[in-house]
Amino acid sequence: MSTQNAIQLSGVSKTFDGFKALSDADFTARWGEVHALLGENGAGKSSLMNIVAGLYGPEGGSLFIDDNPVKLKGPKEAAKLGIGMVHQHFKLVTPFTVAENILLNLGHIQASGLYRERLRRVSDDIRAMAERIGFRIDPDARIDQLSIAEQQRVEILKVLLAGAKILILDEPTAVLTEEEAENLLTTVRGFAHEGAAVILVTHKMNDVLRYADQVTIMRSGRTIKSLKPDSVSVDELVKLTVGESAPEQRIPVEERTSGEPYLNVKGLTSTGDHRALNGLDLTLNKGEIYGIAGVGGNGQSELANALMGIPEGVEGTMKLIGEGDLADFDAARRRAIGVAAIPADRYGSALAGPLSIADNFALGDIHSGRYGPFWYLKTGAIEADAAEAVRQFDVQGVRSLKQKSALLSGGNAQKLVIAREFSHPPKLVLAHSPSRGLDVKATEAVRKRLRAARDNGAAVLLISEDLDEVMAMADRIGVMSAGRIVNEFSQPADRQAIGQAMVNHV
Ligand SMILES: Nc1ncnc2c1ncn2[C@@H]1O[C@H](COP(=O)(O)OP(=O)(O)OP(=O)(O)O)[C@@H](O)[C@H]1O
Repeated sequence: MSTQNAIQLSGVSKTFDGFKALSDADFTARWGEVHALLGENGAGKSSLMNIVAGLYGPEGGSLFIDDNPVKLKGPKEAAKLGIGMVHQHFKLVTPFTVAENILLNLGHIQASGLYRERLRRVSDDIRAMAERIGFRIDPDARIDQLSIAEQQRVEILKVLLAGAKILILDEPTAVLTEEEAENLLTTVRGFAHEGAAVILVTHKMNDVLRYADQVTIMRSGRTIKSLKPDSVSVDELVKLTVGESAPEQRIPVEERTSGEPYLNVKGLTSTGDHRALNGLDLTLNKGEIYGIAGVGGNGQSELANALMGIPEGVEGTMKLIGEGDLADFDAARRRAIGVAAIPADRYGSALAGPLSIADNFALGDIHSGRYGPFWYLKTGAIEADAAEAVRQFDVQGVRSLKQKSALLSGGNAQKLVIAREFSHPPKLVLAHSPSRGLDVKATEAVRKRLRAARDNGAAVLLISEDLDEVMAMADRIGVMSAGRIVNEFSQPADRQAIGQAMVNHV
C-alpha cells in the first residue's frame, strides 16, 4: 500500500450565512485505502467532501491532491483530477434513461461517433460494470421509473465509469440491501486495494469496522480523530462520534397483540406496462408496526407512493376502515384524519426546499386554519411552533427559522419532516426508509417516535430495505416480492427464514 497521500486538506474552513460549517478541519486519505468519514448529522462531512469535489470553495486552508497543491475552480476540474463523488441526494435527469444519464456525464470522454452508437457503447459498459459489481440495472430504464436504491446504483456506476481514482461515496449503503451493500463495499475495497482511494461517508459503524482501513471522525465542523478501525470497538466509535451519551440499546421485539384492522389494501396493481405492484393485499392493524422487507425494486416505492398520495398509477383499494379509500383523500383530508407520511425522498416528496424551515413545518397545518386564514398567516405562531419542534426533535444547523430547508444537512432535513408529521398524534404512520442517513442518536429518536405512535394505538407501516431495521422494529413482517406480499412472519421471527423468503421469490 502506497503511503502517498491521495487527498490532504489542512486548516479548511467554510462559512454559510455566518455559520461555521467547517472550522480548521484537517483530513488525509492515502492511495490504496478505504477511508471512512464519521460524524453526527450536521458535523460537516458532506461540506468537507464537497470541497474536495470542487463544489464548494474553502475560505481558508489548503487542498492537496496526490501531494500537489490545488485550487479547484469547480467540479469539472475535480473530475479531471480523477475525483468522483456520489452524493446523498442524486443528481440525475429523471426523464432520461440510465444510459443517457451516464452518457451525459461522460460527454467529454465519449465524444466521438454517432449518438446512437455512443449510447450503445455506454450501455455495454454499464452492463459490464454492473455485472462486475453485482448490481442489477437496465441501461434502458428511465430514471423516474427506478426506486431510490436503483437510482443510487446509477449514480455509483456513473462515477465508476467516468474513471474516478478518488471515489467519494456519501452514505452509499443507506438504501442498499445487505447483499448489495456487501457487494458494493467489497468492490470499492477492491478498487482501493488496487491503488485508488475511497472515502466512505457513513453512519454505519459495522461498515466502518468491516471495510475501512482508516477512519476520521468529525464533530462540529472539525476533524477530531483519525485512527485504524481495528484498534477500537463499535461502542468506542459511537462514543467518539456522538459524544458520551451513547444511544439507547435496541429493544428486542416481542410477540405482542395488536388492535383491530385499520388499513385494508386489496388487489393493489400498477396500471402501467411494468407491473411494479401486482395484486398486493395487506392488512395493517391499530397498535402495530408492520414492517415490509424485501430486495429493492420489488414494488416498495410504488406501494409507498400509492399510500402516501404521491402520483402513482394504481388500481385496487386502500381502505382506511371507518374513513374511506386513501386514494380519494387529498393532502388536507389525510392530515385531518391523522395520516403521517415519511417518504424515502425527503427533498423530492416531503420538503419544499426553497421554503423556510418554519414554512415547511407549518405546511401540514395551513388547511386546518391553525395559523389563521391562508391569506393572513400568523407568522409569529408558526415560528413559535417551529422553534419548539426544532428544539424537541433536535434539528441542528438552524441559524434562523427563515433559512431555506434545502440548506439543512440530510439528517437534519429528515428530522424536520418527522417533526412536522408527528406534530399531531397520528392514527396511521407511513414510513419509507425513515432512518436513512441519520446518525445513531437520530435513528434511535425516530424509532422511539414510531414505537410511541404504535403504543398510542396508531397503525404504523414501515417499509425499509434495511432488514435489521425491520427486524428491530416490526411486530409483523411482510416480505414483498414482484409487487406482492409473498410471506408474513410474526415476531419473534427467524431472520434467516425472512432472508430466504426475500430471495426465493426474486
Ligand atoms: N449550501 C449550504 N448553505 C447553508 N448551509 C449549509 C450548506 N451546506 C451545508 N450547510 C450547513 O453546514 C452544516 C454541515 O452540513 P453537512 O451537510 O456538511 O453535514 P453532514 O455531516 O454531512 O451531515 P449529515 O450526516 O446529516 O448529512 C449544517 O449545519 C448544514 O445546514
